[in-house]
Parts: sequence; structure tokens; C-alpha cells
Amino acid sequence: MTLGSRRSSTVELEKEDDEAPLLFESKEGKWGGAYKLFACTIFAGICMILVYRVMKMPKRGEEGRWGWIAMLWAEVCFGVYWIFTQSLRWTLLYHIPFDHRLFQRYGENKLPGVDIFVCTADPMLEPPNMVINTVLSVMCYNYPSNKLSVYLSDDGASELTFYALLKASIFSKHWIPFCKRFNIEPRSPEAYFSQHYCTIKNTQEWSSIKKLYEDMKSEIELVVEKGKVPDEIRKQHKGFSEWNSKTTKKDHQSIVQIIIDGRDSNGVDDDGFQLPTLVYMAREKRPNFPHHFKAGAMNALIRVSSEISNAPIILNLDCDMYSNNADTIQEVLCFFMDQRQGHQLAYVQFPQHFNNINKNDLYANSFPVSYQIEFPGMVGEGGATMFIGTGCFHRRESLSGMHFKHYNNTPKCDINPNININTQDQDHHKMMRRSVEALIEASKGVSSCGYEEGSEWGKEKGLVYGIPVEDVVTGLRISCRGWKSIYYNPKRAAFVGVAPTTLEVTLIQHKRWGEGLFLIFFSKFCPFICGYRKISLGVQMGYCAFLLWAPLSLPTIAYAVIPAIYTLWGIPLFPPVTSRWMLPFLYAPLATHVYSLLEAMRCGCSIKSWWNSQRMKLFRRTTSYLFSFMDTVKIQLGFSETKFDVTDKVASEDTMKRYEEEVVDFGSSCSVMYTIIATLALINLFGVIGGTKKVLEDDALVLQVMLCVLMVMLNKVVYEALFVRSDRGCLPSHVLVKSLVLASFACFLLPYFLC
Ligand SMILES: O=c1ccn([C@@H]2O[C@H](COP(=O)(O)OP(=O)(O)O[C@H]3O[C@H](CO)[C@@H](O)[C@H](O)[C@H]3O)[C@@H](O)[C@H]2O)c(=O)[nH]1
Ligand SMILES: [Mn+2]
Repeated sequence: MTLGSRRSSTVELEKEDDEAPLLFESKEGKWGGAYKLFACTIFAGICMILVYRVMKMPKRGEEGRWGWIAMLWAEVCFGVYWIFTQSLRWTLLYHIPFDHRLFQRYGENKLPGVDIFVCTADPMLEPPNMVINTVLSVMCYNYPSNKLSVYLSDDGASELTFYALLKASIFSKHWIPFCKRFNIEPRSPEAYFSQHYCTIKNTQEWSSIKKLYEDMKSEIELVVEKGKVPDEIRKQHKGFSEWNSKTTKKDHQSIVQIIIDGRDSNGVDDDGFQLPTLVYMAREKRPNFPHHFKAGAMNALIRVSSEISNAPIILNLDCDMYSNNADTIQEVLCFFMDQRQGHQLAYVQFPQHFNNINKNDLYANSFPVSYQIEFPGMVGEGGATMFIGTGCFHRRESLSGMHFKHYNNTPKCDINPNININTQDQDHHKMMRRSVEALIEASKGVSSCGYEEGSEWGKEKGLVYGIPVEDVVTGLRISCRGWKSIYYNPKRAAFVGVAPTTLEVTLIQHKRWGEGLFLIFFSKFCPFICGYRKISLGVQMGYCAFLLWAPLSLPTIAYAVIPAIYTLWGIPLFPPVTSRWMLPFLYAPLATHVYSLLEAMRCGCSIKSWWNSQRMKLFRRTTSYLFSFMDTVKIQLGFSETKFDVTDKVASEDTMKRYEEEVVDFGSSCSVMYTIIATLALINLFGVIGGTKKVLEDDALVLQVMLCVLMVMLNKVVYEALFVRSDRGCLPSHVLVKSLVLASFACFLLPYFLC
């Protein structure tokens, strides 16, 4: 069976609606003109820096030539990168939906079905209780339940997760009517009960539902702790028969269970309303078949859902991202169903918000500047935005791989315009209602390892394989296939997730991102090649501002090391304070950083969180992205394969305490990364100590010493972790020894080798 042949996959409008009021409007951001002028002055500064570098380059044999060349190279890199980031700031475009018009125009019956995919990969890193909270939150959307289907993909193939989902399906019968009756938010029970005391009039009902939730939660926790579902529970559901002693995460058959069949008249909640369909899926995995991580899971979900519900709109969520607004689907449909532009739209991306960011966002895990400026900036450049893996609504056709021109050329009446989805479908189901068993059989077939062999999945169809940021590359390809996309950041966050709480986890996560993004740059999906004449130059450059994180590590390391070492050697790399050339060297970096601070504050960051983000930028570039860079090179040369380290979403109490107190937690296992961080911090400390004396003799070293002082200020937390702290999150003594040896070598012995 081919995709989309059974049910309509089209959200389209009839011609007569052409005159009707639009379902959304677009607005340009303010203060564009002033910014453009300001950016031009910075650009002039950058050019003058480069001119000075080339003019004053020491001759062959003269002192400092290599350092000078390295600085020139680093400044060229920063300059080019800065230009790329400008394309994300030139024209900001925001979209505002009019959701009240949607129901007015279509009524409930004419709205399309929505399939919701939730992915999980490991019951230890992603606790089943967290997963079902996400599932429950999306089962409660203010949207006709018979049009909602929720699919959980479990790459951990864990009976614990399955058990939790069964429990959640029972609890949902009480939870959904409770949410709708009292119109509560958010609808993830864990989030709701942790944020609210009884806010509703009927306290008895509130307490009883809270008790139900807590009982379920502790029952699940008990089973998870045991690591095994007890036999008496296993007997209660035939689904457990899929697990036997040989089932492991990496080796098992396809498991598909329709836990709630939305067509079934028994599938109703306490108030007698239909429940959404709920499906558990663990696609087949075998040791000798690559499974392609999340991209593989998503592709299996696309196919399995096409057998079961085949809704034209797909929402995709990570297991830690619960829905925080029950009206999100309506808002999104305003975009997809708008008569003027809706048909061109492939996806609507929401930002990722987190509920566990500490006061000043110590690890710079939230991206307010990206979400409030850079993403709308990319939309402003050419109607495209990045797909970032979670909190994204897709049109099924585009996600499955269809080109816009083919979609647009398909006569819409042949594949049922959305107007008829509901009524026709139900008749359709009555007529050719496949039994649950038949649906499960078909689903198992399409989620088996063999199904993808020799097929176009992962290449032309579905999410792209081979790149650990499957999301970004897939979004880019969709844009290159002629589709538009919208970025939407509503006032009330639509989705809320969990951010890493230790430095180590953040650095590892960024290593994966950096590597994946850089791999895109080298693949056939490089925006300048794949996007040539398909997406605007601004969007191509905007993508590169992200794709080039990894190589930017090299100039950053050069800038963090060379000035400090050359200070100790007494060799100047910058113009003296008395020279007029000093001006661009002061202006360009100062203006960019002051601007970046203002921009962050405009997005609601505190000064301290901006400062933290600058430190994290340094840490990430000198460690995560350096490893991303090296691994990408290895992969390109064929020495290594891509992998996906799942982000740990649980933290010990000790760690949480430090996180809340905003004390950097270095953890224990990333010692190579920490050695680099500590070595750079020490080199700059030596630079300041040795340089202060020299500055008094030679004013040519002033800028260099200022740079070292800035680096030392950024690295304050590192010195504390090395010399002062003694808790479990500090830096171990072997890191101190190694970094001292390395830093001393670079500062004091290297000159003897080089001379
Ligand atoms: O083999 C795998 C690995 C991961 N996942 C799921 O993918 C999601 C994202 O994984 P996570 O470890 O949380 O990574 P993050 O870095 O937090 O994820 C961001 O970056 C990823 C790409 O690197 C995107 O896939 C995600 O959607 C995006 O939120 C989670 O729900 C996982 O359960 C799978 O289903 N199968
Ligand atoms: Mn995550």
C-alpha cells in the first residue's frame, strides 16, 4: 500500500473561500533600519581590522609572523561568520493566527485529523513517568478526540514503558474529562500538580484525581525500580506476550499495540466521550540492520500511522516535551488552512521551552535570541525556518518526501479536500473497517527492518538518515523542495521540556549537534548546493550560521590561546594604544558584544544570563565543537560512523542542588573536555599575571592583556572548581595536574622549541 492512498492527506480549501477573512496575518519586526546602519559600521570595522593585519604582517624571519597569520585567519573566519549571522537579523517576520475564525468557518466536522508522534529511546534516561505525562498532555487537546491519534515510538523496546502507557490509557479516561471540564492548564498531570494547588471549586474531585495520578505514578515507579513487570500484571494484557527473555533493546521483532482504538465504542472516557486513538510501537531492530536512531523511529511512525489513522497533519514531540497549551492545534490549523498561503506550507515549528532552567540559565540551554530574533529572521529572508525535531507540525506529504510542485499539481478533488475528511472517513471506515488485528499486522509489516531495505526511506522519503541532526537536514530538504515553513512563538509556550542540568550533558548534546550540523554542510544538502536557486541566499547563509558551529572552534581556540602566549613572550599582536588602528580593534568586538547584550535583554535575559551564555559559548566552541569537528573529519574520511547519544533527563539530588544554586557542575566523565577548558583558563591566567608587568614597559601589549583579563573573568568558575571548591561537581585533581602541565608547556617551553 502506498502512503496516503486510503485517506485524504490534504488540507486544502475550496475556491469559494477566496474572499473570506484570512486565518493569519504576518507582521514585520520593528527597528530594522537603525539596525542595518549599525551593522554597516561593524562591517567597516571588520574590514579595517583585516586591512591592518595584511598591511602590518611581519616579514619572513621577523618575530611573531606565525601568530600574526593565525590571528588574520581567525579574524577572517569570525568576519565571514558574522556576515552569516546578519542574514538572520535583517528582516524579522512574525505570524499571528486568528483561531476564533477557524471554528467559525469550518465547524468541528470539517477539521482534519492530527497524528501525534512521541519518541522515546531508553527507560533509564527517559523515565516512563515522564513519557506518559507527555502522552497524556497531548491526549487532552481541545480538539475533537476522534480526530486525534497518539503514537508512542519506543526505541528502548521496554515493557516498562509499555506498562506505563497502559496505565496512562486507563488514567486518561478520568484525566481528559477533568481537564476539559475545568479547562485547566497545563495538561501534563505532573506539571499541573506541581504548579497548582487546588484551583477549582470542587476540591473533592481535585483531590480524588490527584490521588489517582499519584497512585498510578508510584505503581509505575515501583515496577521501574524492579526493572521487570510482575507476572500477575503481565497476564492482564495480551500485549506483554511480545516480550520474552530474549527481547533486548537492540534485538527484537516489531511490536505494535493499539491500546485505545478510537473507532471502538468502548473507548470512551468517564463522560462518555470518545477517547483519542493510542498506539504503542517499537519498530523491529536487529543487530545487523542500522536503525538510524530517531530518524528511523520517525519514518516507522510515518508508515505505521498511515496504516492506522493517516491524518494529514502530524505533530512530532520528544518524550520530554509536554503540551502546555490545549489550543495549539487550532492555532496551527489557521496556518495550514489559510486560503491564501496555507497550501504551500510544509511545517510550523514552535520554539523549545524548558521548565527547569535556573535563574540565570547557567548552561545557556534556552535560546531566547534564536527564538525571538534569528528564527523569525530566517522566515523574513525567504519563508523558511529550521525544523528542530520537536514541537513541529508537519503536513504528511511534505514530511514523507513529496515535492511541492507535485503536490500542487495534484487535482485536489481527486484526493478528497479536507472538507470531507471526517464525514467521508467515518463512512469509509464502516465500509472497509479493518479489524484491529489487521491494522496491527499491517503496521508490523511496515515497521520491520526488511521493509526499508532497498527502499527510498531515509534517502528520498521521510526523515534523512546518516546525520545526527535529522531534523535540521530534513527541514532544509523540505524547503529545497519548494515548500514554505512558518515559525510560531506564541505568548504562552506551546511545549515545555527538560533541559540538561550538568555541564557534561550539555557539552555532549552540543557535540552531537555540532557534528550533525557540520555533516550537513559537507553533504549534498549543503545549503549553497542543495538550496541554490531553491531557497534565497539569505536563508542559505542563515542555515550556515548554525551549520558552521563546529569549524568555528578552531579560530576560537586560536584566539583564546595565541594572544596570551604571545603576551608572555612579549610579542605584540595588536596595534599599540597610541595608534589610530586601535579604533577598529576596539569598536568591532565591543559593538558586536554590546549589541548582543542588548539583543539578549530585549528577549528577556538578565545581564548575568547573557554573561553565562558568553562563557558557555567559549566552553562549547573549545570542547564540544572541537570534537564535533574532529569526528566530522573522521566520518568524512570513513574512519567512524555517526551516533546519537541520548540526552540524560534525570539528575541526582546532589546535582539538582548545585543546579538550583547555579554552581557549575563539572561531573566526572568528560575529563578530556575539562582538561581543555582548564588548560585554556590557566594559559590566560598566566597571560594576565605575566602580562601586567610587561604592559608597564610596552603599551603595544595593552589589547592583548585586556583580552586575557576578559578570558580570566569568563573563566572564574573554572578557577573555583580547580582550586577552591571540594564538592562532587568540582574539577578532579588529575584534571588540574594535566592542565597545569599543558599550560606550562605552552607558555614557557614552547618558545624554546619554536626558536
Ligand atoms: O535512537 C534514538 C535516539 C533518540 N530518540 C529520541 O529522540 C528524542 C531526542 O533525543 P534527546 O536525547 O532528547 O536529544 P536532544 O538533543 O534533546 O534533541 C534535540 O536534537 C535532536 C537532534 O540531535 C532532535 O532529534 C530532537 O528532536 C531535539 O529536541 C528523544 O525523545 C529520544 O527518545 C529516539 O527515538 N531514538
Ligand atoms: Mn531532549
